[in-house]
Amino acid sequence: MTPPPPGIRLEGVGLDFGNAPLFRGLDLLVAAGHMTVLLGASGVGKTSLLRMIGGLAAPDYGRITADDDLPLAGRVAWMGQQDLLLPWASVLDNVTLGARLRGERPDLDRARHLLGCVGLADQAAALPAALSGGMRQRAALARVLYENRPVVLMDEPFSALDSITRARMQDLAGRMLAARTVVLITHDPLEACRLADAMLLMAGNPATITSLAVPEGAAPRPVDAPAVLSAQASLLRRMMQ
Ligand SMILES: Nc1ncnc2c1ncn2[C@@H]1O[C@H](COP(=O)(O)OP(=O)(O)OP(=O)(O)O)[C@@H](O)[C@H]1O
Repeated sequence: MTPPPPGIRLEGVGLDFGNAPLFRGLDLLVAAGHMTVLLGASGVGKTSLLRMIGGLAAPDYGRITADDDLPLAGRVAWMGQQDLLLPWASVLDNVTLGARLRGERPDLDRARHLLGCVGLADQAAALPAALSGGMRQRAALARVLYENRPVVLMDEPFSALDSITRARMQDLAGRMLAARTVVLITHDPLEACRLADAMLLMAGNPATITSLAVPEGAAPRPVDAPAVLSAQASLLRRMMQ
């Protein structure tokens, strides 16, 4: 039986760049099996925090641990702002890259199925250079879904997509990542209101984190649900303050 995904504890987490603290003393529990959406102005420190949760950088202060007290390493899938597709490998080989690096036999049927889900069924043999920015981002999404990890960290995963494709990919990610521990950074209030089980706003210098109310209903919420639209408006107003 697959163990449940862990929550993630941040205790007294701080990071400095040069002499200036980016944030200090952050305490937070990222809920297990939920989609936590992290919002905040550009440069406030969202990516830096996500990198530390993913083990890509170490905090200067405090600690980040899984709430089941097992190591987080090996349980995290990462989708950064850059798609990090290998330029010399086909889209299909990029999706199965993790498996091949681990010396596993890639599950090509599953990879092709995921490429179909992100609308890239016909691009499996293409090289990344032949794809548009949005198609590359969808290939990166297929790769992160292929990894099938209990913890998924995504930094503006849909930023390059047109609004229709973005809504479709939000639905896909909301469905396929349900019951995993996900932290997703976005600048898009509608995306936050559609996908969040928990919503966090990072603001200030040094930055602090405030928990915001999420709209009623299970995610992914419909784009036109009245609760989503009114929460989106309030959130935008709040972010503009
Ligand atoms: N390696 C680094 N060395 C020095 N400063 C850095 C480094 N990485 C990030 N910073 C600075 O830390 C601050 C926060 O950067 P970060 O990328 O975490 O912000 P962000 O909230 O994710 O921004 P955005 O929404 O634009 O992606 C910025 O002022 C950035 O210049």
